[in-house]
Amino acid sequence: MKVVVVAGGVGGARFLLGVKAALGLPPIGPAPDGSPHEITALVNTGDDVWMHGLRICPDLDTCMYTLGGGIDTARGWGHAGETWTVKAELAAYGAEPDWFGLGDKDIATHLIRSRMLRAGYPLSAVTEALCDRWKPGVRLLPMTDDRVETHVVVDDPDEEGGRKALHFQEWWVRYHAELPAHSIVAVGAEESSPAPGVLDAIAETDAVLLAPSNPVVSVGTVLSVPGIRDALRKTSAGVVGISPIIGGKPLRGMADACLTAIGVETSAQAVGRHYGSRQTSEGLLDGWLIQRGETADVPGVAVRPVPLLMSDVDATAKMALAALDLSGVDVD
Ligand SMILES: O=c1nc2n(C[C@H](O)[C@H](O)[C@H](O)CO)c3cc(O)ccc3cc-2c(=O)[nH]1
Repeated sequence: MKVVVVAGGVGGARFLLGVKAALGLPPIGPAPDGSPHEITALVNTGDDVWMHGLRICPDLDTCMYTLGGGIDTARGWGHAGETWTVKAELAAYGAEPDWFGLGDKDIATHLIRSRMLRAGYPLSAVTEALCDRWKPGVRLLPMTDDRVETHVVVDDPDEEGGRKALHFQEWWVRYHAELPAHSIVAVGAEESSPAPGVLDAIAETDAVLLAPSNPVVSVGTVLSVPGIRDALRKTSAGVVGISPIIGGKPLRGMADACLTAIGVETSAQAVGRHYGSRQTSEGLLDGWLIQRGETADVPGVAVRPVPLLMSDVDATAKMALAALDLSGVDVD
């Protein structure tokens, strides 16, 4: 069976562990040879950033480390057993930014990636090369090989017009998304195109799952790449989303701050309506999983309440199975 998962970072990576388990694959590490299943993750790259001369791809790395067994599970990002010597040395030089956690082991990933990008390899080829080591057991595709970076417009009294745009990482990491966001812009998205393999994966898949990632800066950014939304609307596969909002708030991260920025209420119903029904002119969804015990009226979309806490891989696998079932595939 072929499954495409639209994913961001931490939530997306955790969900992918469950999708692998749901298909009988080991959650961590490569799929067994000859496995009949193929999972392709379309990963957000809007969080990507150049820092200290290194290209950092948080969501791709979080998926790669999580599925390859290298993630620090407490943080949800970066390496397990990380040290911060280089970060301290950079700070000793007063090198900005000093608010971003660059771990020593993680820097090796960024050095390889930056060297390959500078040698002219596209991000998709770089990701494939890095995955040769980590063997995540799914195909990790960047949404695009082009440069797309999410920026957040916030108040700044010192600026003319009283506002300025911050790179998403600064807003997220330095300011903990506490600065009210007037707008969130995926800079470069309009000029970008889907990375090689993205549109084919969507056309050939048996099911599409929108991971419980941030609907604005993760799933939303993937959908902002021209061609991806249309491909999802056209595919013969069922498209099912998993609500990242439970009990009116996000499980982790600051999806509420992002949803507020785009004028969407922080609720499973509002996010489902934001993605929209595939029966409308713009919408994507055939199905929408919400937390057991909740209700959501999303016209034109089959809503199914199931336990949505990704408390462990088994719980997440059950969510993935429910999503696959709702998409219309029968998982043997
Ligand atoms: O909250 C933080 N998140 C950090 N993240 C996570 C990242 O900012 C977010 O997880 C994603 O961008 C949001 O999905 C990192 C991710 C990387 O791949 C590499 C380094 C970092 C560093 C931090 C950090 O210092 N603080």
